[in-house]
Amino acid sequence: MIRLEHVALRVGVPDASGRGWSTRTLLHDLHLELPERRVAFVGSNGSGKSTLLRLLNGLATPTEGRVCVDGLDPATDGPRVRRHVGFVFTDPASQLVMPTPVEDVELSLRRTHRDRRARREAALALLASRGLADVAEQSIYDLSGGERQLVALTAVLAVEPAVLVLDEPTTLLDLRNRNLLHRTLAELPQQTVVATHDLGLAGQAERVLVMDAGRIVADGAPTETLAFYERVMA
Ligand SMILES: Nc1ncnc2c1ncn2[C@@H]1O[C@H](COP(=O)(O)OP(=O)(O)OP(=O)(O)O)[C@@H](O)[C@H]1O
Repeated sequence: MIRLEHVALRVGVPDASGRGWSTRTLLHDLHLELPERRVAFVGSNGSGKSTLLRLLNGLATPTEGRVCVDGLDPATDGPRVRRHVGFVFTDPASQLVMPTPVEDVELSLRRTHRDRRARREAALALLASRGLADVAEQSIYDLSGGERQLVALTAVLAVEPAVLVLDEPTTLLDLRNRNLLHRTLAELPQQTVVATHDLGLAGQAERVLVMDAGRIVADGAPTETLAFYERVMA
């Protein structure tokens, strides 16, 4: 289970004069337990969704309070947390490091598949299972944004993380690939936590939390929270 215990996150920002610094609070005293398998965060631009997600695998550290993911503290258990929590970024280019999709997925499989040939076969099979067989050996730079996003997801899932965190995963996807991603996420066995402006994706969650200015302003079943979001925040 994911738990945030009175978590606050403050950063130093240049003040209006440009000569000094002031403190800005990005997250305010968040106290949450997230046992649900499908959790979604929605909220306006800059409301703090990505910042909150980044706490879950140690990419950001709270200035107050504590985060706990299945008993691990991302602030102190860095490497274990990063194996436990897979993170899919909005921009797949920031996480695809190898020249081709198959090599990127192979990189994820290096711990579980020592034999090179078996590793390549497994990587190709995983890509094929996501409809990416035809682009498996193509240059990463020649893929469309949507294809890159699906490759990034495949590479993260290849590590078999217990928790999958996705930051706006459908931004680059066309309708077909968006629907494919919705179906893919719905079928995953692991806990998924997503931040999204795609209300169709949020609607698939068991629990939706609405963020505003670093606070949770609504929390519950998707029908009520998304109705609140569209009524009050749009
Ligand atoms: N390291 C930082 N220093 C200063 N401000 C930051 C830092 N990181 C994030 N912010 C600010 O915190 C706010 C929340 O950012 P965040 O990326 O979490 O929002 P978001 O809800 O994910 O927005 P979007 O929907 O646009 O992706 C933004 O105003 C951003 O500029």
